[in-house]
Amino acid sequence: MGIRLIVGADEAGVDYKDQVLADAKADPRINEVIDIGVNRGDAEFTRPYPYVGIAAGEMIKNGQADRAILFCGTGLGVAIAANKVEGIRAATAHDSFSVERSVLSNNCQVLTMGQRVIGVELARRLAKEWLGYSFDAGSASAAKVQVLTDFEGC
Ligand SMILES: O=C[C@H](O)[C@H](O)COP(=O)(O)O
Repeated sequence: MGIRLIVGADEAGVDYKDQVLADAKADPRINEVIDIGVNRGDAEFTRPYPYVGIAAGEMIKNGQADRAILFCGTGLGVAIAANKVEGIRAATAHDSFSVERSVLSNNCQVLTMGQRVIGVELARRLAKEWLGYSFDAGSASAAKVQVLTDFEGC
């Protein structure tokens, strides 16, 4: 089964979100793309980043999606917000190695990036790379991730 992917952003990340949305729609690895906004022209275009990160995290927690790629100015705010949701592991990553390790070491369901930090072509490439990684539950990293799960009790 393909990935059910959320894309989201605040107004500071909306251009990159829309580009990754277009890329995801053309990506055969993606089964469903869910755009949680913001979108230009929406009444809620200026919705603060915490709402975006929390909404994405809750949708993953509730089983409505598998993974999310989120943008804000830095990527930091949407990551902090998503990480407030129990069971969610969100990471801000702007380089290829961190993108890889966010999945293979940390089993992150959420990648965040900053539109004010990196160029759009790098963001697109990193999104594409990130979607290609899957966590290995039999790896040595699994016990470390389990510590987080145990702490949260979920
Ligand atoms: O982490 C926060 C984001 O970068 C956001 O897009 C901008 O937030 P600010 O307007 O508070 O700097």
